Amino acid sequence: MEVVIVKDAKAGGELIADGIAGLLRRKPDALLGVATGSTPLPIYDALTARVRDGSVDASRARIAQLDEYVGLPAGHPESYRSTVLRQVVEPLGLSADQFMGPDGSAEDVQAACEAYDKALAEAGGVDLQILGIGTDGHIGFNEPCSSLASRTRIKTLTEQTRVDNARFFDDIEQVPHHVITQGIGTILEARHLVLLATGEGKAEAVAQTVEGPVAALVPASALQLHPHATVVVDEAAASKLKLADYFRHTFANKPAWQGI
Ligand SMILES: N[C@@H]1[C@@H](O)[C@H](O)[C@@H](COP(=O)(O)O)O[C@@H]1O
Repeated sequence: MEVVIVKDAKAGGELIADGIAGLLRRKPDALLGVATGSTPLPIYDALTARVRDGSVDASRARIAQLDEYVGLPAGHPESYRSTVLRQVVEPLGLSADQFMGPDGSAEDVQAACEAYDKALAEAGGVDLQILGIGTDGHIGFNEPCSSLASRTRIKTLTEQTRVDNARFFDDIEQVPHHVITQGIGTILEARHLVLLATGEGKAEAVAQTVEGPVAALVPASALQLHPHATVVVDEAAASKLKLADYFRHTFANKPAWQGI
């Protein structure tokens, strides 16, 4: 696992956009897995700016959703489908047929989950998966004690996650209790995992993810099992890392051609 400590969220967004730009040069039709939440927005802003100034060609890129609320009416502005269309697909100038996600309004949720895992595999698998992290260490919507081998499935949100996400809704009662999320096993199949965490509120979860044991209690710690995982953190989110100086030294001395 590579840990990169950056000055702030904007620098994190630029660094990860560099990584995506490199991927798209090597593989123009790469499948990019995207997360929602506030944290990845600087990545999408940086990437969009490069597409608009012509330095990155994302016209053949494909976008895959990480998770979804269950039961929101189709087209609800806070469904993750709507959010990803608004924050990623449209700004990058892509069409809806370059985008895939699980169906959160399916009558048979289990079948929708299995269909999404199958669709991801048939699309050739995710090349680069962007991840955020919950305050409790969740990735996607894999709450603590999710199986490290889990596949895409329905989960029940913790009260803490509903409270954290209530800011996107008029009131907490509107935050669904159930979600569909790529499983941890599904996420680990992506070729490159890139987790961005910013702010003091993520410092404890980051420390446990990077320096704690691999444990279902901290779902993001599963990144330790992946051969190519990059954790990008700002100074505040890095504040509880014991090996912060080592991580700084390693990245400062990394040959630039290696990228993330
Ligand atoms: N399902 C999403 C996660 O993918 C995201 O990482 C998390 C943190 O969001 P934020 O980046 O806003 O803190 O929120 C939700 O739970």
